Amino acid sequence: MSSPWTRVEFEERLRALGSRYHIHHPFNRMLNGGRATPMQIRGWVANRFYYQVAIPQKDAAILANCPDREVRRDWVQRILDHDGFELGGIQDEGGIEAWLRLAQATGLERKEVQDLRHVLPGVRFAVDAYVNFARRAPWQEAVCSSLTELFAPEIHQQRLANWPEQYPWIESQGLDYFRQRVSRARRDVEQGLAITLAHFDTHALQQRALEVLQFKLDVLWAMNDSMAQGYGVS
Ligand SMILES: O=C(O)c1cc(C(=O)O)c2c(n1)C(=O)C(=O)c1cc(C(=O)O)[nH]c1-2
Repeated sequence: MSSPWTRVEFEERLRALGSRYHIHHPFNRMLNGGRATPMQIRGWVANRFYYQVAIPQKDAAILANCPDREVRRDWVQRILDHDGFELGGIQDEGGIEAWLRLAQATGLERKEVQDLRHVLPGVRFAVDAYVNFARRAPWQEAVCSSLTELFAPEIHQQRLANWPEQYPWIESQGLDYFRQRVSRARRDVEQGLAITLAHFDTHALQQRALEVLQFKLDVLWAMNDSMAQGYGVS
């Protein structure tokens, strides 16, 4: 039997899977390289809305499966991040609302995004696979599957750096979602990584963690494949 990697080595292996992140997908490279048409951007925004609304359901599934109160206390924050909240005079509109404002900034109507009419079958299948995985898998595996967020700050920063120049017709306020996510993704990753490094502590479990992260990378990749087919890539 092989011995487990040290935590440092294990984390390096997880991070190495970043080479398969959707930041490298031709559809994303087109989007963030300034070559997308307004129709392609709107298609992406409307389809990604389905991912945005699924995330809190996915996180609720993790909470439902997790018997550890300390973990739940931290994890519940993710649902508030996306759904928003109003508590003791403090109000946060949440990420889903911010995404709808992004949609409006690209020229989409709220209604046509909210009713999911533009969501492509492949995007729906991929996102549903993620939520169903979180419902059925051991909660630590579902936590591990969220670790694509290790690579997310860079993709959000790419958009913040390039979109205003490349797509000046999108109002800058529409990009608030990406501004919010940079710090929130870093905080999420700290938490998800701590749980993953502690739980997956044998060679077999560490291999399993890599498979789980690859599954989630595939979800994001498949979404992009589907959008590339639906809207074209240049
Ligand atoms: O724009 C992106 O490319 C991107 C990717 C990911 C990701 O890597 O899963 C997330 C997000 N954005 C995001 O905004 C977000 O809130 C988020 C939550 C999660 C998750 O798995 O819990 N991933 C992501």
